[in-house]
Amino acid sequence: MMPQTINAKLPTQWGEFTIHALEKMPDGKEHIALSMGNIQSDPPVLVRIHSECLTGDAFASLRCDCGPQLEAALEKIATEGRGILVYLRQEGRGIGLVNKIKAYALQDQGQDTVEANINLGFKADQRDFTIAANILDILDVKKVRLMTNNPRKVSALETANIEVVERVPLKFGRNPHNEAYLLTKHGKLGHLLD
Ligand SMILES: Nc1nc2c(ncn2[C@@H]2O[C@H](COP(=O)(O)OP(=O)(O)OP(=O)(O)O)[C@@H](O)[C@H]2O)c(=O)[nH]1
Ligand SMILES: [Zn+2]
Repeated sequence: MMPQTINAKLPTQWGEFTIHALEKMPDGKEHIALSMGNIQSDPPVLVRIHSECLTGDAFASLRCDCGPQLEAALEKIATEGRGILVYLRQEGRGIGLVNKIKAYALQDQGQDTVEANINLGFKADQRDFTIAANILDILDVKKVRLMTNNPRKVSALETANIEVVERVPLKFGRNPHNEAYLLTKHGKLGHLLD
């Protein structure tokens, strides 16, 4: 089945975005992209690939850095007047919401974010970023400036023939509750954080 896109206006506190709802995607999930300005033209467009995190995005959880990263990305796009936020439905690095809460419970007992995933029978990170490349293809975007600290996102796009002309670090939302979590991302998952 061919993917389908439904577009509508989405006014936000940062300005007016277009919301693109994508259905009939290869993984069967309903993904979302928010765009602002003319995204197809030159120069390469500012892009954020954000993984769903209900606790951080909606409940302002301090266990991770997702909420502040989401807001900072939308604000940066709005400041440039041009860009795309791809919102991937890959909650909990792809293990799902309930499993992420199970991982949190193990972390409450002293495990780190990677050990908890492994003990639940998952890989440290179950996400597949090729779906983000599919979405950029559908939006007819070929060259991007990617806001991320995760080198895996850069290589996944390049493997899928989306050129990443620049990696823009996105370091927001550090707090005493997520200090250990960020250290583990840096030490075990390869995120470029200092
Ligand atoms: N399994 C699991 N997932 C988590 C945990 N904390 C946050 N997440 C999920 O991790 C995803 C965000 O990934 P991160 O590793 O924080 O960052 P990233 O997307 O790889 O990298 P950046 O582009 O630099 O933000 C979201 O889907 C969150 O729901 C956790 O302790 N366990
Ligand atoms: Zn989060």
